Amino acid sequence: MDCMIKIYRHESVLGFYKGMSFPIASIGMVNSVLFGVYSNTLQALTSTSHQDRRAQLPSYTCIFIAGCTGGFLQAYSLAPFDIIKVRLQNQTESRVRPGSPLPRYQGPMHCAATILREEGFRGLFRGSGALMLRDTPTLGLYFITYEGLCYQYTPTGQQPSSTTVLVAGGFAGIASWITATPFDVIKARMQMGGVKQKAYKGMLDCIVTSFRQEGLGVFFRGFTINSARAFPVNAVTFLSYEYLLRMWG
Ligand SMILES: C[N+](C)(C)CCCC[C@H](N)C(=O)O
Repeated sequence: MDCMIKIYRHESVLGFYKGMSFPIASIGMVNSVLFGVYSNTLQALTSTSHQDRRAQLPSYTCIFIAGCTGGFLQAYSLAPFDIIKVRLQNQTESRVRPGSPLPRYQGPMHCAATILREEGFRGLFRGSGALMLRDTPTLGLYFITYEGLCYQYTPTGQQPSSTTVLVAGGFAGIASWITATPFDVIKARMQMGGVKQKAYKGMLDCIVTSFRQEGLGVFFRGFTINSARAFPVNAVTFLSYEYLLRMWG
């Protein structure tokens, strides 16, 4: 609440939408990598189509491997867009008034160009190791939760109802965000390395420094807001996925 009030006072309602244009433009592509790789890997592992898998749930190991593969590849397609979002969101100066100095990054394209100029191409992938660790196992868990709940609450052989898909998708989102939060904190700190504070020597240095300075609680920053956001976002994501597969599958 304190964070919300301060953002509103300092940056007005626009502060809540900071850094959103790139994520909105890229989310379709990033999700199609995740869901496309997941579905195709599962198909390759089990030789069954999406429809067949409704009658007989593949093993949780296969679902986990397919989810992790999707998560791994998603992390690398997300990395350059995500670092721009994080850099812009961390730029907390009030909106520019005449005479005040320009912010370091003046928008997403300017931010991308500045990172490329100052930190090189690899700069766009700063923190991508932590992003990969955040997304690989937790997206395995994401699909296990989703498929498991759908299977549990759907009569054999039938398609899950929209309500089942919404609830299973929502819980899948919560399960994966709860487990992803510690690495989400590290990822964001690595991505900000060199901008506001000294750059970390590596992921381990970031984990140890953060723990020493702020204690164990640091790894759960943003936990409540991440989980609250996860339910509606992932309920709608899975409903769209199921509908699109039924229409075109
Ligand atoms: C793995 N981790 C929990 C980090 C992300 C899960 C991605 C699901 C969805 N795009 C979302 O933004 O909630």
